[in-house]
Amino acid sequence: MENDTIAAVATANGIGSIAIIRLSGAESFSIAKKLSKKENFQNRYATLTNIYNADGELIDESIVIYFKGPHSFTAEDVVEIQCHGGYIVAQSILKAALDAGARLANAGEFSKRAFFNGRIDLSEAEAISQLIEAKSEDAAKILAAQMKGSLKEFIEQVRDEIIHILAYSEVTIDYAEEDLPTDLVAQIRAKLDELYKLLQKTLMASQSRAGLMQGFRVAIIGKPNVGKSSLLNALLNYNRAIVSDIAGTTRDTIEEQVKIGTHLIRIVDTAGIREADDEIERIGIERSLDAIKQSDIVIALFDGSREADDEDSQIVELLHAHAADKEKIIIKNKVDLPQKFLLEGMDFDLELNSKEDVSSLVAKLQAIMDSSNSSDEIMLISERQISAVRETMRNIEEAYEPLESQELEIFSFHLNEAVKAMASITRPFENDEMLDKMFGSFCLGK
Ligand SMILES: Nc1nc2c(c(=O)[nH]1)N(C=O)[C@@H](CNc1ccc(C(=O)N[C@@H](CCC(=O)O)C(=O)O)cc1)CN2
Ligand SMILES: Nc1nc2c(ncn2[C@@H]2O[C@H](COP(=O)(O)OP(=O)(O)OP(=O)(O)O)[C@@H](O)[C@H]2O)c(=O)[nH]1
Ligand SMILES: [K+]
Ligand SMILES: [Mg+2]
Repeated sequence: MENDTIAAVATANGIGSIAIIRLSGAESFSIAKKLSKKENFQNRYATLTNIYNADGELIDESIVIYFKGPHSFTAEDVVEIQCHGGYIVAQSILKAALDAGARLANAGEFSKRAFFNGRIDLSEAEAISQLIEAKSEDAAKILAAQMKGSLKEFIEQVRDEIIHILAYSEVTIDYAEEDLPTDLVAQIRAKLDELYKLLQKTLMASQSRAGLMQGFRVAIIGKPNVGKSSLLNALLNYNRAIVSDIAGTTRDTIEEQVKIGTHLIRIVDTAGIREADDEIERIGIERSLDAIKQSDIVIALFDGSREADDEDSQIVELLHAHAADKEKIIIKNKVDLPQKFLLEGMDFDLELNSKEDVSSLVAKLQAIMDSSNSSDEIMLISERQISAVRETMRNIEEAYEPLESQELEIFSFHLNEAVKAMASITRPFENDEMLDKMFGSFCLGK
């Protein structure tokens, strides 16, 4: 049933001072009264009250807030029970709510109801879901704006523009047998060009900011013993990886999360890359190549205290082959030792002693990550949104030819499809399966 009353714990599971149980649906109010043995709750007031289980035993002293629909998060009757945190209390209250007739909510079901009741559109729902998982302050800012409708406004603007162009041409289909005047065709073409460029710019800005939104991935690569694990430890500020003077110490990739500036990033330390002696090392090296492919930023380390050899040249080749489209930071390490490294045509971005001070690298990483943000642009934040914009662009492309050849019905067909594709970002027509999948990826209680 779609209109039953749903319940979930909305806060993270674990020790914390306060937890919230959320109820939405027609029975919320009566369930709240039953759990508290109270006669009434004033709409949108915080009320301190005891909460009891089905046997009438005290569970907790809580704060209850009743939001009478439609003025609530879901636009239905909503009740929040703010109780003591930890593993037990919130679960006991949830169980009491289920005993009193609520059903356990599915992931994302509160947001889904807010969407179906028209309180938020799909672009706003996606923004809320991603805001919870934001990996940087910049990402959070963009998502907060989108939660308040920035993408919705952009879509309406594009949609209005296409409809305007359609109106231009359709006037002529209706009451003219003759062709569109050539100056009008030129005007429409110019408008299409402008629109197409705007969408392309948005698409490109979104792609270049993927790291910003998903959290940057940084891979540290180099031949054995250049100091990759030492560098990881220095960036993390603790001895996560084993460091030794034995080449081949790191046999598998090691992945850790660390905050640099306002960014939460994943750093991957890899097995040194060289001709492998054994099977395990060979697998480790394959993983290193994968780590490069999956990263946004590649840190390539070279040992300044040793003469350059074929293995160093191989690393350089590998950077060309597999990291051409990535941000790269090329580092000469061990500069505290007498220097012997020389490789023709090799330029270093930084010189380091990875056991001492890595602040210059931290600053460089931060600069790269900050530069991927240009905050005032519109951003597409999901594959769904990106493919809708691609579909819009494809239809605009296909409208050019019929415009030139004066096949105006085909021209309007494509522009109508473009409007539909654009509108699907905020309000898809059908496709329940897609909606189930999307809301199902949200947090429980969201
Ligand atoms: N306790 C609590 N904190 C929360 C939420 C919540 O649901 N409960 N939120 C949940 O994600 C966020 C806030 N978002 C919300 C958005 C709209 C409404 C709401 O009741 N809207 C009504 C009334 C509007 C008004 O009073 O101006 C409406 O739009 O009609 C509630 C929360 C973050 N903090
Ligand atoms: N003097 C000096 N020694 C360093 C520096 N960085 C690392 N080392 C030493 O170099 C050796 C190798 O360091 P690791 O961090 O294990 O090197 P790695 O690149 O992870 O090596 P593999 O995991 O074997 O590929 C260790 O003895 C480190 O103490 C540095 O900047 N200066
Ligand atoms: K080593
Ligand atoms: Mg290592």
